[in-house]
Amino acid sequence: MSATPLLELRGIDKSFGPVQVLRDVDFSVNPGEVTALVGDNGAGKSTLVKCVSGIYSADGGQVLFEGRPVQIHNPRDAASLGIEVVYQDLALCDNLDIVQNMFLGREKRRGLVLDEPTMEQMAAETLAGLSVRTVKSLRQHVSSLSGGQRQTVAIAKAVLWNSRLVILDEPTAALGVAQTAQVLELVRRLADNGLAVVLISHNMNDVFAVSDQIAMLYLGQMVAQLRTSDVTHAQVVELITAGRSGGLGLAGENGNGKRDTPPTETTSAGADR
Ligand SMILES: Nc1ncnc2c1ncn2[C@@H]1O[C@H](COP(=O)(O)OP(=O)(O)OP(=O)(O)O)[C@@H](O)[C@H]1O
Repeated sequence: MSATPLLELRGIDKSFGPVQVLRDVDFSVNPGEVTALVGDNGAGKSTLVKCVSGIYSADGGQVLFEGRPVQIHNPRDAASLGIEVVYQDLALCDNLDIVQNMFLGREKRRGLVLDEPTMEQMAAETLAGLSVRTVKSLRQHVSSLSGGQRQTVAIAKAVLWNSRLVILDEPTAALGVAQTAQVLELVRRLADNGLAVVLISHNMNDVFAVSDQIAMLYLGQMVAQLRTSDVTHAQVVELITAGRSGGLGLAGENGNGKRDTPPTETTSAGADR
């Protein structure tokens, strides 16, 4: 594991008018790891991700990428750093095939015509690199794919563009048991291939199955970021619903000395799993 996080947020604030939605948020993501971002409805997960992906500008705080301060003012800034977000609604076009979807807006051309063989080969290589073997033909319309396959294509699309950080927003929310397992395997594989992965999820089973770290937001504050192996399911639920661990004696608790209301119990990465 690299010592420098790929992405590090320090003291991020974000308000909408008089409503402060993110307050002094620290968050870090390592390459080769899955970092789950959890929190109750309205905790600020989407807003945080939108600050990282350039849809919103943070009002205050610092963003570091590979240890260097960067400015992310718009989605193009995020994309040029290799940050890709895969949204729950997938943003795939039903009437286009897999290759067309994966290259939508970034088509390869040879002269004036589309370079279909190159695109098809790149799509095939990307899917093979992720050990995806469930799609029969790359020329299948996306409308004919299952939910899990659609999610797979959406993730592969993000990977195709030399992404370094892939943020997955509830990737299993609409899936059954078998497809969830498939997608979680893929999520793990992304990290094993060296990417930094952020997994937003309400499903604690998914979070514990696949994450290396868990970052917990409560009412716009990061109450803790802990190694998954250092925390229990019940502790995470308590932290995201009450904003504290109730003195449960979390390993690595309260690492950065920030205390706030609700209490902040943030730590950087502890021991490896
Ligand atoms: N554009 C906006 N204008 C005003 N308030 C907003 C805006 N976007 C989000 N909020 C508020 O910010 C808070 C955090 O919302 P956000 O969508 O980031 O939470 P979340 O953790 O992603 O929730 P969920 O799990 O329900 O998607 C909520 O109270 C929400 O109403």
